[in-house]
Amino acid sequence: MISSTEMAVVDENAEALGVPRKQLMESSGNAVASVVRDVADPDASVALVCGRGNNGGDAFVAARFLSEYDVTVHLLGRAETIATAIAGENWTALEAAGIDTREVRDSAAFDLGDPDVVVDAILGTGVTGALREPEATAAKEINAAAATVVAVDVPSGVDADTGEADGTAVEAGHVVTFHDRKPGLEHVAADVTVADIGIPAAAERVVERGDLLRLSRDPTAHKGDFGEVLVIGGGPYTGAPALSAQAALRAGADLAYVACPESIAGEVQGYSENLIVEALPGDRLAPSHVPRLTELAVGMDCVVVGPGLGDAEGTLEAAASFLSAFERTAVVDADALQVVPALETEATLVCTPHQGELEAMGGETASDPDERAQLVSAFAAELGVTLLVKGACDIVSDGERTRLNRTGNPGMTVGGTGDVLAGSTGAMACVLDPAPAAALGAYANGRAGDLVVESNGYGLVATDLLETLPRALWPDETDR
Ligand SMILES: NC(=O)C1=CN([C@@H]2O[C@H](COP(=O)(O)OP(=O)(O)OC[C@H]3O[C@@H](n4cnc5c(N)ncnc54)[C@H](O)[C@@H]3O)[C@@H](O)[C@H]2O)[C@H](O)CC1
Ligand SMILES: [K+]
Repeated sequence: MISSTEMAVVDENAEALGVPRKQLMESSGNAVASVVRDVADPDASVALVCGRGNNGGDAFVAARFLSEYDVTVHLLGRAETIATAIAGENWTALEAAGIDTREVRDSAAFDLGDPDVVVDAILGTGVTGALREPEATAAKEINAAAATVVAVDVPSGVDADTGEADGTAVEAGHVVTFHDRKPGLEHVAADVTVADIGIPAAAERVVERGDLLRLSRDPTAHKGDFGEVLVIGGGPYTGAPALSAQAALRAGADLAYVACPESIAGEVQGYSENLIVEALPGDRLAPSHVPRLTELAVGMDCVVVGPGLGDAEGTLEAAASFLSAFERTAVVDADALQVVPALETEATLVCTPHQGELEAMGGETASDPDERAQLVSAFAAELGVTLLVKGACDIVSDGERTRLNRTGNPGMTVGGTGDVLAGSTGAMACVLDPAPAAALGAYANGRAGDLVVESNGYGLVATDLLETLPRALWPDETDR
């Protein structure tokens, strides 16, 4: 089962992996034609009723595959208004091939005739709200006809996620859907065929730019809607918590706080006026700080625990004690990872170890990448956390789904890049579930590093990543 958001992610990831959408459309159209052949007599007439989006485009392709039938293609609207280039190209190919095409300029001009089979390609996953005209009239005529109806992807007017129809919807006997079942089809009384359209398995397994579609930014948003992140870190180190908190801001969080020992608070603040610094008495995190940390954490969407904390006994005790009483999402990094295996907590944890830290936590590793991914998945399930295991290929798993991230480069072995990753993952966790947050945190960090190396060559430092994180997460056309 796949939601429309997830489908859009997978579709864009396939494109990023070298399988363009037009190629998928060719497979979709072929699959539709094959179901039409299953239901149509050899001398049948087939009417394809097409909208101006890619759902219609699938049917333009299908028409090319159905030359043995008496085929008519009805386009709802003028050809100039076809919404996508790939659908437009497939329309032009139909006209060039001399196939019977008709443009329906208004609903009164729609004449379905009396076909044996209707292909409903008015709208697919792009539908919003009730069918407008001429789509609504076309749907009513399809429902009134005696024909066998084959719907492309979903019956037009039906929401692919919910199965609800906001007004008229096509009643189909057969549905050809693509790649995976859509939840809305559970509520539709039709035979459903799921067609493999050649989306590579890697489009689901590998984190790619399609995953960025998860980060829509509502134009009516208010301050705080994109999250407040608290970084608990520092003591022996000053840069790490500052890098994490700045990364959270660069990855879209609205406010970033750093709770750190007072001995370094001035330095942390000095790195950036964008941070809100809370000084804790002394020079190391200690159990006496836990009540104040718990108080600070109340208003936060995510807490990042670990950057630059060190592993003094009292520090680890404080980290464990804070996390055991915490009930929301925390990213755990660096020395704080050690406390996770013995921890009992209601919190949702995203842990970001490298190989060495993973092994120190009790996790196993292997040289074969698939085996390594399986071990990470099993360990995530055992701990009940989301693991982001850093490496040349990052592995992200919540024990149910495992993703691989391939962005990043050898320049990123420099100090501080892990602190940036923890912070950007914290920002992602404010707006996304833990597993996609970790996946996108890893993707963005590596992509930021790749952008730096592309323009400057090696010799990157962690602060360079802060500057390129926004471009990694919200690329413009030139970054693709
Ligand atoms: N990987 C894949 O999933 C593939 C899917 N394919 C097919 O593409 C459609 C989705 O295409 P898209 O262009 O995004 O949307 P639609 O064709 O469904 O419609 C967009 C079109 O419709 C207009 N519109 C929206 N709501 C209404 C309404 N209520 N009334 C009238 N018109 C409406 C909107 O303005 C747009 O212009 C998917 O279902 C598959 O069939 C591809 O084959 C590639 C692989
Ligand atoms: K449809």
